[in-house]
Amino acid sequence: MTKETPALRLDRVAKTYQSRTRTVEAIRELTLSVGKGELVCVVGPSGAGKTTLLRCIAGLLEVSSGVIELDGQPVTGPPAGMAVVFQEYGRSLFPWMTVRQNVELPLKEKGLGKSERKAAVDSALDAVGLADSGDAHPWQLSGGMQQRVAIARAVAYEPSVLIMDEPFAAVDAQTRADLEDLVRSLWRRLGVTVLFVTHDIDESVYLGERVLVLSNRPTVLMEDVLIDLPEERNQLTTRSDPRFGELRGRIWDLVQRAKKGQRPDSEADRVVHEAGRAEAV
Ligand SMILES: Nc1ncnc2c1ncn2[C@@H]1O[C@H](COP(=O)(O)OP(=O)(O)OP(=O)(O)O)[C@@H](O)[C@H]1O
Repeated sequence: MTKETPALRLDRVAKTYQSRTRTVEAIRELTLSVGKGELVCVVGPSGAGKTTLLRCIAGLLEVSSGVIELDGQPVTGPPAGMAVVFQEYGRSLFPWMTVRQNVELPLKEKGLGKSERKAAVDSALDAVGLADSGDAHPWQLSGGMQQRVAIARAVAYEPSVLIMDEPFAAVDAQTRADLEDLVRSLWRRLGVTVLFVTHDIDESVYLGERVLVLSNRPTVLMEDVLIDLPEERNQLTTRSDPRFGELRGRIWDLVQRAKKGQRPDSEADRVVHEAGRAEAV
């Protein structure tokens, strides 16, 4: 793959939920791309369509129009090279299986042999600091540890793209900070492409190289903000960097405006342009 081929590309993706009684236009038109090995965060007002977007990208939901490509291939169902970590770790781990068995399961489905699976599970558990908890069951672990199991399971799979949907929303602040640093260190070590949805603006600035701000529903891209902070991040020094404060202020302002229903200028330009074209026809 050339460097120019994005890991993930969305071209004019739209999604409308349609039932007999209700039509909900969740995503109006999203065009964006995520480069190979990038860590991109997504923020936006509640109900904007973030989970809908991730479910479309993960091939769990069909788009109404537009195209989603992973490594240049159209996504038509759950793609082989993708792993997803959701917020509800309690529901995503099997309670009757040990930690090791949970992490190993997708590797069996991937067809890896026994020794390869063991090596991958050992290495993933070690990477998330759970080398000693392999024989425990998920319900014997704290919330933060369970979420680390979910991350280990995703990492062991060696995905080309890792999708995370508010993965730390249900853990305490201290654990959350540790998990953020874990994601950054795994991302840097493994070179995986990460798309990370969060409600937390500070978290998006701390983690991301770019932050995509979504508009209110029906969702379009409000702005793509470059996070020009040093690659080496630290919970204390990065968060007290004046540039961190500026970026957080910028994104905060965009989200507030999105909440009030403001749309990007480019959308207004397009609507006028298309109306003009329709009149001319
Ligand atoms: N299965 C569904 N059928 C109909 N409408 C749906 C369905 N799932 C989601 N929606 C609607 O689509 C819109 C976007 O929902 P979505 O869950 O994607 O937003 P979100 O940005 O992830 O929200 P939050 O930040 O609160 O988690 C909402 O108006 C929601 O009610």
